[in-house]
Amino acid sequence: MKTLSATAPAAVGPAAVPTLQIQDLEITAATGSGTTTLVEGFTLSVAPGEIVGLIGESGSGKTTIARSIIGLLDKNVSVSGGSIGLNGTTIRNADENHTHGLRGRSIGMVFQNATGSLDPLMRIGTQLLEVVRVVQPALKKRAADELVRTTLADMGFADVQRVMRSYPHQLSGGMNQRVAIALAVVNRPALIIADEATSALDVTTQAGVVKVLQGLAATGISLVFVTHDLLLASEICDRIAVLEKGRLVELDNAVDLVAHPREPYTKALLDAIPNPHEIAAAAAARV
Ligand SMILES: Nc1ncnc2c1ncn2[C@@H]1O[C@H](COP(=O)(O)OP(=O)(O)OP(=O)(O)O)[C@@H](O)[C@H]1O
Repeated sequence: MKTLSATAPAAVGPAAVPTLQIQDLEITAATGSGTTTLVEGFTLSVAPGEIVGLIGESGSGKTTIARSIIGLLDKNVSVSGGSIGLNGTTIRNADENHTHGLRGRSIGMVFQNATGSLDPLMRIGTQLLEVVRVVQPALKKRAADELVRTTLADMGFADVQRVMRSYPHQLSGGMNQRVAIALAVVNRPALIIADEATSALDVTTQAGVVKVLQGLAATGISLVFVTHDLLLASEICDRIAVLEKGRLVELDNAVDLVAHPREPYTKALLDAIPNPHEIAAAAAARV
């Protein structure tokens, strides 16, 4: 196995504090028959503005790691070892499994089913304003309104007014997904976790959402991009972490990982793609 890099890419500079620093993370679940280890010895850091993909087959622990960062683990699941740090401060370890109110403030999360995370009975504009009010209570109404409008425009909506007046059922799935991202980023968090955030979208809509996420990273927001889609990860991510049975088996920059996978497990993931030439071409196009 190659030496795993736990640090940010060289371009960021050695002095830069990583947005996210996961160190030797262990996550366990209490089950009827005892305790099961779901994640073991997982170490990863994400630099400001960096997009890191979490890849692995179903059940490899991607969602468990993503949820542990934001404190959304199931009741019977907990961080039992190691630590998670945000901007240089430990936010979670074996003694501390609470959220510290970071959700929506410092960390935003986007799930696969956006419509499920929206309130069906509330207009989009009201939902966004409410999220701003909770996190930034001192912000004046006019400034909050402006922040919501700017955020929706950043998500690629041309008619912001119409979107704000709409209820979720009046928008398409792709539009709701962009609204969900707007909800996650409206308070300008340091980190966004996107868990299969584009998986349910058609290719064209997916491309639009990916563009939005890349635009956010360009402003310095860090992104953990959870997906089973290695082709998509190779297009969007700076680095990719490959998980197998709760352990990190390979971590490399996206181009090298798909061009020269070192681990048999990564090779098998690549081999499972119908047209591996497509993935190599997509990765090469980013260089
Ligand atoms: N609450 C729980 N109790 C016990 N085991 C759990 C619990 N939640 C998840 N697991 C187990 O943890 C492992 C990792 O699951 P996880 O959902 O993180 O994988 P994943 O890589 O995100 O999979 P998928 O791509 O299918 O979403 C699986 O074996 C799963 O069965």
